[in-house]
Amino acid sequence: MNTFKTLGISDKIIRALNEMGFEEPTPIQEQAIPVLTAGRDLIGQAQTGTGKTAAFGIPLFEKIIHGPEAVQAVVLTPTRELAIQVAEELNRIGQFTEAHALPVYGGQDILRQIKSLKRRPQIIVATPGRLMDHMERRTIRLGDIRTVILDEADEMLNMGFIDDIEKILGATPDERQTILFSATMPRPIQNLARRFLKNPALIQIKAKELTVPLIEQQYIEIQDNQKFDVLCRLLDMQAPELSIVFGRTKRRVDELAEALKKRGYLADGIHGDLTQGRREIVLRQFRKGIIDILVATEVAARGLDVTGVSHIYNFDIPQDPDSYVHRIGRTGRAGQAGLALTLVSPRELSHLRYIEQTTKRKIDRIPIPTATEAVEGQQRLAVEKLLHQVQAGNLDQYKGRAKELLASVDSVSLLSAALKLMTKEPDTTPVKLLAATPLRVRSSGGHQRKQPKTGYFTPKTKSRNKSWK
Ligand SMILES: Nc1ncnc2c1ncn2[C@@H]1O[C@H](COP(=O)(O)OP(=O)(O)OP(=O)(O)O)[C@@H](O)[C@H]1O
Ligand SMILES: [Mg+2]
Repeated sequence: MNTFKTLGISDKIIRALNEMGFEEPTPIQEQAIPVLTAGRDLIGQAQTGTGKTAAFGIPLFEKIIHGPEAVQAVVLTPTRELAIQVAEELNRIGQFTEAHALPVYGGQDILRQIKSLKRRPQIIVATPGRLMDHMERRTIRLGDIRTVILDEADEMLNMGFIDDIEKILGATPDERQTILFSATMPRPIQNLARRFLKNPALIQIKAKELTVPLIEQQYIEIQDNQKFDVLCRLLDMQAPELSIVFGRTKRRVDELAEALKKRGYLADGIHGDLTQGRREIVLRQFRKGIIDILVATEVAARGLDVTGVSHIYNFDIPQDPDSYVHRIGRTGRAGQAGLALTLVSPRELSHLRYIEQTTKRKIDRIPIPTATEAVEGQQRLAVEKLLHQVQAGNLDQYKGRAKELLASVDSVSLLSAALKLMTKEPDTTPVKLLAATPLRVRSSGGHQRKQPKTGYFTPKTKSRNKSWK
């Protein structure tokens, strides 16, 4: 088994990786790093949350020359939040080197970006549209680019960025190294690769399933108008550390976030119609746990890495299997466990089956939780908290008062009252959600086909490193 050292990583970077808590390379890192340091083009596919960012990020810093202070590498990402996150991860990896990465994305003051560009970042992490703006203004020149990385390339194609990507690649030198990374590899990516990559290595760390085994997957069959009450029950019973609730449309996300807030949950919504400032505030609050439920459209499905996300709720079933894989991949990251639960209306059941077939993983049906079960779940949590506190001790300050109380009230009533106070009783504040817009399957999705053609590469390379989950 390789270590970062045997992969030839320099000490400055190993020191940073140690600080980040990376002890050994993940399988995709182990296989991609040697190929990338050798300068080859690469198509890399590995399950969600398995460290693809560092797989391209580590070799990037190894290759940066500190001579001409020009932009030497560009990473393209489909969303602004991902640009920010990837730049942060790169800057952690490169913290002891001379090089740094700058995120450049739409919705942020362009003059401020131009000012940051004066600090001469060697790596730019950008959304395609904003990078094009800078190219037109000549505030970013791509003439010295040696490496281009397309993270989540298929999503950039879905979003209609193909022309921008072509122009960006066209503005970079032909000798550049081009790298493509995603958890899923639908067919249009193969076409893109054929056109822009030179004799690429294909590395796929693919287990039998597209999704990470550590993510438990369940669904509940339910009518649309019952979904919200059931979501609240699930949240009460399961008490996720952090959770993401995915809705189909922006309007749906707004309504859901409002409805959850009305019932006393610490929730907020994120989608593409909010101002960039607002999007960043919401995400920051979620990362800090100031809110613990993030209600989101597809904008949060790709690449987002937030520690502590224990539950994913698909309030609406995703459009296609890829979207499902990426959405639920926001949990179960870096070896952590997670639960993904999808609410499915009877009409959408065939679509769920199609997702199962494509991801090669059964999604378990669970019954609709009853209101009584929700209350029981809550009580169980209160008891757990109480017992935990008993174990933790440090109760001397309270014992005198407890004895006084026990002299006048019987112990069962007393404890019941304490539990009642600690239990979040179901909140039935009436809320109104408009009916869901019906599921529209992309024409290329093909879920009507009997034998779905998935368009995925067949796996050639199996994970060699079983110790990294
Ligand atoms: N070698 C490692 N050891 C421990 N943790 C790691 C290692 N490499 C990456 N991580 C951590 O694992 C998490 C997931 O990594 P990353 O975001 O790169 O996943 P990904 O494969 O790009 O997932 P996605 O397909 O969802 O974009 C991050 O928090 C990252 O810091
Ligand atoms: Mg990623």
